[in-house]
Amino acid sequence: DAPRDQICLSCHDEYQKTADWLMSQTKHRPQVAIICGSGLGMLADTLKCQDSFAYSDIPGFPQSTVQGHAGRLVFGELKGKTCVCMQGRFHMYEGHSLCKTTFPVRVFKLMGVETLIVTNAAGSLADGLQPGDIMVIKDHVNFPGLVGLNPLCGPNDDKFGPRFPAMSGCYDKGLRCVAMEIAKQLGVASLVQEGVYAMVGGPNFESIAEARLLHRLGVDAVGMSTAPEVVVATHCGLRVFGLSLITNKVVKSYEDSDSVNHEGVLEIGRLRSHTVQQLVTELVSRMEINNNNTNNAV
Ligand SMILES: O=P(O)(O)O[C@@H]1C[C@H](O)[C@@H](CO)O1
Ligand code: HPA
Repeated sequence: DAPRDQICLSCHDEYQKTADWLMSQTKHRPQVAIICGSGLGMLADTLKCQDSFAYSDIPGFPQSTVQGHAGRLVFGELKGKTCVCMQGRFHMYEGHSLCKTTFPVRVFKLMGVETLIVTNAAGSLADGLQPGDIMVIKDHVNFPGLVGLNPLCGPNDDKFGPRFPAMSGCYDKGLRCVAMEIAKQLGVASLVQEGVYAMVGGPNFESIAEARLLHRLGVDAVGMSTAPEVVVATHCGLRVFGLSLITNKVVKSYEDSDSVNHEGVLEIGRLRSHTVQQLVTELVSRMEINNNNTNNAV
């Protein structure tokens, strides 16, 4: 059996209670949800007509404990779309159950969100990915999930999705194509490429042997989040787009004296915040919501 604390005991009513509370506090009814990764919380600053709430005030929400994760839920308008932005996400390594780590995704679904944009900071294993680059996530390897640490473990809530959801194509191809087109139009095509993201549990960074194993397995970038949120989002029928800001080269050689730290991760986030903001903003502006017919819409 999955460890008891991983089994999702938040029944439908808990999600609904949180969604109802939020909808009583703001007039915004979001169509797009954005999860901001380490150092990427500034994405929320682009929202207009903001309503924002500290996670500590939101019933059922866990608390963010990681530097670079502000712990605020921000509602607002972005290029004509109503969005909700998580300034700070939850990680398994903080001690949150996977149920709590992914709790906001189902709340967003109940509020009417149709598309989830998930961002993270990640280390590069691929030779062609440098710190400061942006990887559009083509697919993920959910290592914790492969050994049963999965937010869908436990009784399935059929109101959200099937017992055995398919994960092939969970990163929407249409959104990925438009993102690559936007990168060209913004003149940052040289910084942006598609790749495979792997989630490890953390909070330690990888050993050299682990880095070499991941590289051998064909993983392009490694992080400590994102996969659980995407599994739950796919389960309940949200369209998903994900990107990784590459913040460091993962050390793969015993001759290499480099080492990674969280401060360095946050620094790259500050350096690249504008580019990430531009890309996400333009992608949202081109999203087709509720069958509006607009050019280049996806
Ligand atoms: O929250 P994300 O996945 O963006 O942040 C990565 C993983 C760890 O939380 C942190 C380590 O520096 O960066
Ligand atoms: N490994 C795991 N998670 C990360 C890294 C890394 O190198 N960089 C940022 N988040």
